[in-house]
Amino acid sequence: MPKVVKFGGSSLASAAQFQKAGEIIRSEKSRKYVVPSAPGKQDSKDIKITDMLYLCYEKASSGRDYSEEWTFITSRYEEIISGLSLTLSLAKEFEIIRTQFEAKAGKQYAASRGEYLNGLIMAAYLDFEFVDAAEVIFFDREGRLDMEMTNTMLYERLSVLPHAVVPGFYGSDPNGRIVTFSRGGSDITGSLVARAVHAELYENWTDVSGFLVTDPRIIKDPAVIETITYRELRELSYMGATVLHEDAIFPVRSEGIPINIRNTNRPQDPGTLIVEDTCRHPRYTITGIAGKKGFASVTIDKAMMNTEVGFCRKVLQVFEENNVPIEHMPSGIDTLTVFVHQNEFESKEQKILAGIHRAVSPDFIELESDLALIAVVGRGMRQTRGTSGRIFAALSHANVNVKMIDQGSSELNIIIGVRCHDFENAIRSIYDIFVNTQL
Ligand SMILES: Nc1ncnc2c1ncn2[C@@H]1O[C@H](COP(=O)(O)OP(=O)(O)O)[C@@H](O)[C@H]1O
Ligand SMILES: N[C@@H](CC(=O)OP(=O)(O)O)C(=O)O
Repeated sequence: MPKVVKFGGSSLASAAQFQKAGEIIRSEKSRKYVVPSAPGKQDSKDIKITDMLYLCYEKASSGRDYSEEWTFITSRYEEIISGLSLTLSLAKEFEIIRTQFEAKAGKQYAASRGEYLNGLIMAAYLDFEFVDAAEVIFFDREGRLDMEMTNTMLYERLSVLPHAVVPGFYGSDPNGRIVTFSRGGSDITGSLVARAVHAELYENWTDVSGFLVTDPRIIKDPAVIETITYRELRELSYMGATVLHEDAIFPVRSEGIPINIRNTNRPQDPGTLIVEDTCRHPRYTITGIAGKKGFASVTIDKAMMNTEVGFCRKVLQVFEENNVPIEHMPSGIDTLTVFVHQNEFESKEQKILAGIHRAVSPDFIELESDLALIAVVGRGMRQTRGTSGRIFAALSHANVNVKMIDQGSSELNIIIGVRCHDFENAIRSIYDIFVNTQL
């Protein structure tokens, strides 16, 4: 059975990175289907080609001078081509793209060209067939992925090819217009390809040696998670662990295909295996910690609210009518708190407050902003008593004021609300108690 290998932007940012990817692909015959991203950052000060394409398109489509951005983009591809000593010329493609930019072909078309061009280079470098994602990945008129049509077309095209490169991140709609996934979406393409070809494994090659217990930008060299379940990963991805796009899990999950996160710069490392379920005990009580900033809370206080039938529904209806999604909703006897994304709530807050007053006549409502949510996730928590107690102890020791704690009914995760300015400190203290001291 074949393997599908997706290489992230950091793995394909230069000719040297392409060479590492090439060696990895050639070292195993089963690595038959390759999904490349657009060139990413070569160092922390660099700019991703995708970001530059958005910028370039904005200028080109509004009639401004875009030569600086254009040169940045084209010279990056030319450097890669000459660094790999390929005879390939992208001159024709560049000309088409330039014309399309000026003809206002759309932001999504613009962004997709990063993967398209990198795919052409990868196919030439490996001598694999190039399959344009616009011909095999389909979206409906509303921009939603058409999973069945995509699966059928991918299977039809790929099953007859010994090797192929399918660029990540985009597809097309019924009018033939290019549609992209949300940022980081090449991971989804990889997952769709893996599902369609019945891959034995979906390898996702990046710049870290697997899924780490927490964000390496907060903790230096965090421990690597050896094995994680799809459910645990989903919780962590949703809460901001960006290594894999949250929607990349569904296609492979439905086929029971494991995902292996690997490091292009350290191919000798085994990385993280993401599986349906496992008997293996996790190394620590918790599997991972992730979090996001930018939340606001609405606390509704009313004596005896718990006896009022329909109270929660009426409150939730106000948010629904204002089209504001709800993130969490912990409740007490006389209080109910609703967590929302601050940017989705701010412009509608007064309307929502008035709506809640009308709907449930609360004693008072309190708003708080600049909050962060942290998810502590782990299948091992179910068997271990006192996990929340340890989290509380760690946070109080670190002087972090806990605004909310909510244990999911699956006992797979505990969500903690803190102030934004306590976010990093809170993550460090939880990591410390479970991983460093292993109390
Ligand atoms: N829990 C985590 N484990 C690993 N990496 C994480 C985690 N949380 C955040 N990251 C960040 O995700 C990055 C990898 O994702 P991404 O930048 O999308 O890679 P790629 O360009 O290969 O697709 C890492 O470099 C790291 O900074
Ligand atoms: N290039 C796109 C899609 C993608 O998945 O990229 P990466 O694999 O580098 O996260 C982006 O930057 O969003």
